[in-house]
Amino acid sequence: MNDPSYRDAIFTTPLDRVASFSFDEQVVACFPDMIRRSVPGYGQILGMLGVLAERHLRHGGHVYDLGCSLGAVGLALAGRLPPEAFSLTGVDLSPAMVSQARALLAEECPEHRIDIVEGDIRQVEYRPASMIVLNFTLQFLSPSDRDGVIAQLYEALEPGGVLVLSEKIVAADEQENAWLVERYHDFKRANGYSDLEISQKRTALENVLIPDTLEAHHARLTDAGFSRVTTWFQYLNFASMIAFKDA
Ligand SMILES: C[S@@+](CC[C@H](N)C(=O)[O-])C[C@H]1O[C@@H](n2cnc3c(N)ncnc32)[C@H](O)[C@@H]1O
Ligand SMILES: O=C(O)C(=O)C[C@]1(C(=O)O)C=C[C@@H](O)C=C1
Repeated sequence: MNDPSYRDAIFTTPLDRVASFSFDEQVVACFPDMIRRSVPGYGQILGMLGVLAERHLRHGGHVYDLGCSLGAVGLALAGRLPPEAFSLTGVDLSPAMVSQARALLAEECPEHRIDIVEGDIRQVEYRPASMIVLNFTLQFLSPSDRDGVIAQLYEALEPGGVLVLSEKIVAADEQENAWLVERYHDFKRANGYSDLEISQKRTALENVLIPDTLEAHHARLTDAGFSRVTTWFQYLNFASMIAFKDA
């Protein structure tokens, strides 16, 4: 079983060559600690996803959690809503994530109807859904695939459905962006990461995590057909948006 107290020490020692970041066994083993110390507002976003589901999810509706990692979104929803309120499919490409997520969810919320599927979110045949969550996943897709995925998700959503999209973002203004990135590195330092860890992780994420601007996200969602898009959360260079499909 994955031990949530396992500390992320992946980039603590100097590496001759920093390999590209991937969601392998090593990352899975320390993922809860890594994401909590690396994503400003991660816990608050998860907490609010339950509240958003209470408000916007049709009773008994289906939810997709795309790029579900260890199933944190499903766990957050199960913490607020009873089993009859929703069913959920989590999808993730990483076999190591999928097997840990299944074990964790079976232990934590066996009554809830949550399935974890190993697969690529670009290739899923989506069934109608009332709520779709992309919590820090779109950023890992090649930029040329992003419009297509969002268009697919718009089609899958029932009228009145919502898409929640959380992402690391980049600011179009160079000075603003530099300030946000510097303060983000301060945030990581305050959470116990060393300069070496911060710089090696940055190298590992190059060309793997490619952030868009908030404006690009809004434009993509609007172009796909969403009638309204609201940025409901931002903490430094991390943000979460909710997009509404007309009823
Ligand atoms: C930062 S993690 C997501 C965190 C998670 N949503 C949470 O809230 O804890 C990104 C996840 O997306 C998955 N992923 C990346 N590309 C994917 C794809 N094309 N299809 C499915 N999953 C993908 C990775 O394996 C990884 O587990
Ligand atoms: O550590 C960073 O620099 C990040 O961008 C954080 C981030 C993310 O945003 O997804 C990157 C990889 C890990 O999945 C956890 C968090």
